Amino acid sequence: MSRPFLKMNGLGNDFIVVDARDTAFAPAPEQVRAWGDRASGIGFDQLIAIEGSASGDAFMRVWNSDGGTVETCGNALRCVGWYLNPKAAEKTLKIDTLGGATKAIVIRADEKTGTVAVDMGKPRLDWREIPLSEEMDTLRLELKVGPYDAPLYHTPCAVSMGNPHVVFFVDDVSKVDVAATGSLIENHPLFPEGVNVEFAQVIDRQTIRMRVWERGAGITQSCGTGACATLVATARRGLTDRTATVIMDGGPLHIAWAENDHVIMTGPVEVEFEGTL
Ligand SMILES: N[C@@H](CCC[C@H](N)C(=O)O)C(=O)O
Repeated sequence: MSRPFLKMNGLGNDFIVVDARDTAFAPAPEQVRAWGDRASGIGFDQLIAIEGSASGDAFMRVWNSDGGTVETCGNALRCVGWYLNPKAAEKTLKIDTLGGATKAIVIRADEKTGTVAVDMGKPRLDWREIPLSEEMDTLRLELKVGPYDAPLYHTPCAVSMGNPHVVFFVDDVSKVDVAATGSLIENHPLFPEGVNVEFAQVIDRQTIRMRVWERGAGITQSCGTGACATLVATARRGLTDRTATVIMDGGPLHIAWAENDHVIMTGPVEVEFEGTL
């Protein structure tokens, strides 16, 4: 059966979005990998299915381009919020994910590129919630990369935004070999479910430059949950305020860690084209 899809992106992190509210959609991992291949398939970072939900407006299912199903995706939540509510100027939707329920507020800015704010819920900071394979202080993980006596990257912060993140603090993010280091850390035994890897350079108390290696997808132009995890990590370490702009290769996201402990992510959505799988 052919399935219509919408190609969308949030700051260059791109998705195929399938509306599965009426007809079930359950592709095999090898099929997802074939579609996701940028050389021979359609090409995307994540495949997204919008399903019905008894407890919210919709359920969002996420596959990485390697075919694995994962808990959530921040940039895709903005896209799904936009898709479900493209006309209204401002409306709150509840979108369930495997990573926990989130609320998306859609604020329409223009026909093609608009802004969506998403309440991403509370960050999880206990080592069991990341999860880590052994007890450790998530504010300063005992983890080093590089030569034993002069590690290039060390003592990162771990944060779960429904999915696992590890944030390294660096002086100059342009000098980081994101692919080499990210792929090494993604499968480190400290992270039994793998991990998304962020490299963060604090510019000032309201501005962070960040690059990301995503679990199951590699280098992406931006990562919504990664931007949230980065802000939480820099604020916990006292390096930034609780509100900051996180500038990624694909552009900036505005992140606020509110007093009620919820993280609010605000940024654009772009609709690229329609197609059929
Ligand atoms: N691009 C996403 C995150 C997608 C899932 C991630 N690769 C994982 O495996 O957890 C985002 O915008 O948050």
